[in-house]
Parts: sequence; structure tokens; C-alpha cells
Amino acid sequence: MNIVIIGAGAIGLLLHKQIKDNLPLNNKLQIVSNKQSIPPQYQFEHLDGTLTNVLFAAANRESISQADIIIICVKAFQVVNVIEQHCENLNKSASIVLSHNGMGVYEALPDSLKIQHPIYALLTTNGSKKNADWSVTHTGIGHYDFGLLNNGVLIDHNAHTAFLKAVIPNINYHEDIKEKQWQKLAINSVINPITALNNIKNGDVLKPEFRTLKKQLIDEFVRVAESEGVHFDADSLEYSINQVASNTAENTSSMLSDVISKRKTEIEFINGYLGLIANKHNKNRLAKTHCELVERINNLI
Ligand SMILES: NC(=O)C1=CN([C@@H]2O[C@H](COP(=O)(O)OP(=O)(O)OC[C@H]3O[C@@H](n4cnc5c(N)ncnc54)[C@H](OP(=O)(O)O)[C@@H]3O)[C@@H](O)[C@H]2O)C=CC1
Ligand SMILES: CC(C)(CO)C(=O)C(=O)O
Repeated sequence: MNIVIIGAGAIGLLLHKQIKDNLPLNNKLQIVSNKQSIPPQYQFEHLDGTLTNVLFAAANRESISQADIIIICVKAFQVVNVIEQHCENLNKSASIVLSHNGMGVYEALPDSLKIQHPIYALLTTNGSKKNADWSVTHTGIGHYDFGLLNNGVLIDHNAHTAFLKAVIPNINYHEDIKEKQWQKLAINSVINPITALNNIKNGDVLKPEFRTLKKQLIDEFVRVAESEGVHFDADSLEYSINQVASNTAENTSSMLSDVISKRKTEIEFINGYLGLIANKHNKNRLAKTHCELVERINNLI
């Protein structure tokens, strides 16, 4: 199997290291980076603080066109650009794996791609931090959930599904990945903007002063999800969100990190996506609080 990872950032390098550790002989694993100068190795810091220099092969246009599986590990707002830049000449039976937070990216992809190629979503609860170009730290152990976004695709994807299950640790395949995507969206739509606006760690979201806002966001979320046929119970959702906040209490959320570094955030694909769905159903006010947060976060940068 030929695998190409696009995006040499926190998740791209974590996945590269994990796949490389499990890759059977005679398989190929390469990375696409947008950097001018590409070293032969990157530095990987393990959970226990030990360092490993990991050798890797850089992909070129030819290797992308020969890839069986292309794993795209970039921010939600970068995916369409990656597809346009790197994926115009793919192997006919190639699978594409999208690993990003937020939703709405799949909808923005060209129909020609969705008809031809199995497209997977790969979600993770692992934590990884890019310290500098070609240097990452695995900051939190977690698992992966993946599943097909275009179930009707004609190409047989079973071999690729089995391969991904074999080479990625702690991974589960789901026939209905949409439900998992919504669950993750719920967590990100509450923890990320609250931490980013208040410059606080994830655990601080549990403080009583955020309870009213949290409940409002969850209630709106449940109604928007309902309009798409996805059912959640507000109390159970609040419990799961609180659990994630508690388990990652000392973490700086990705949105807060982006705000601190004055980088573009993924808010349009998290809370903004809820606004889009509410509009689609002509129920603009259903995601009112989420839309207000989009504006407030965008004003920070
Ligand atoms: N880090 C984490 O712990 C977690 C991240 N996620 C999600 O995973 C996704 C990826 O996040 P993360 O890895 O942290 O992000 P990073 O910004 O660390 O990595 C993305 C990488 O992709 C590169 N890139 C962007 N555009 C292109 C392009 N056109 N061609 C080649 N490379 C490109 C970026 O380069 P450059 O820097 O030059 O733009 C960057 O190195 C996000 O949606 C994030 O929310 C989910 C769970 C945990
Ligand atoms: C779950 C959470 C909030 C962990 O930090 C996250 O996914 C993020 O920061 O984007």
C-alpha cells in the first residue's frame, strides 16, 4: 500500500510516527509539506518526554498520483486548497482520509471527487503540539474514530478500511461516522470558544460562571442537530462535555492557541457550521448564540 500524508503539522507528524511504527514491509509512507526546505527527519517527543528523530520520505506529485490512501491533516479551512493543490491527478481507486475538527468541509468538496473516491473522516482525541517546523510533542493519549462520508461510493473500500485499522493505534471504524462527528462538534462548539474568549484552560469551562452560556449553546446545538436528524439529549451532552473539559483540564484548546498566536481559527467550521445548518432549514435564530460567538472570536484576530 502507498500512503501519503498531506500536512506536516501536529496531527500529520503524530499519525506518520504511529503508522510508521506499524507499517508492514513493502509498504510506502510519505509526507507532503508546504515548506521550502525539507529535512530528512523530524523530532518526535513521546508522552514520557523521550525524543526520537524520525526519518521520513517526502512525497512529490508523482507519488501523490500513485498513492492508495491520502491522509489530509490540515485545518478545516485549508482542506479545499490542499485538494486543489495536490489532488488533481489521483489514482482512480485512491481513498482520501480527512482528519480535521469541525464540519462542513466534505460538503465543500467537488462532486467529481465524492463520486470517484472513498472519502473517510478520521477523528481523534489524541493531543499533539507542533513546537516548530519538524518538531512535535505527543501531549495526550487518545483514540481515533473513522468512517466513510460517502457511503454510496462505488469503489470497494474494504481493503483500505482494514489497512487503516491495522496501522493506526486505538482506532475504531464506524458505519455511521456522522454521529461521532456531531458529538465532537458539540464538544468543540462549547469548549473552544469559551476558552478562547476568556483566555482560560479547558478545565475552567467547568466554573459556575459559564454554566448559563454552556447550557444555551448545548440547547441550541441539540435543536440544530435535530433538524439534521441527529438526536442528542441535552443533559447527557452536558455531562460528556464536562468530562472532556475535566480530562483535558490543563490543556490550552486549539482555538485559544490560535487566538494567542493571531492565527485564523476553525470557528467557521465549528459554531459557524451550526449557523449554516440553521439557515439551511430557515431557522436562523436556532443557532443565535453560536453565531454571536463566531463574530466575537473573529473580532479577536
Ligand atoms: N493538534 C491536536 O492535538 C488536534 C488537532 N485536531 C485537528 O486536526 C487538524 C489538523 O490540526 P494540526 O495538525 O494541529 O494543525 P497544524 O497547523 O499543526 O498542521 C497543519 C499542517 O498542514 C500544513 N499545510 C497547510 N496547508 C497546506 C498545503 N496546502 N499543503 C501542504 N501542507 C499544508 C500546515 O503548514 P503551515 O503551518 O505552513 O500552514 C501545517 O504544518 C485541525 O482541524 C485540528 O483542529 C484534532 C484533534 C487534536
Ligand atoms: C477537545 C479539545 C477541546 C481539547 O483541547 C479540542 O479538540 C481542541 O482543543 O480543539
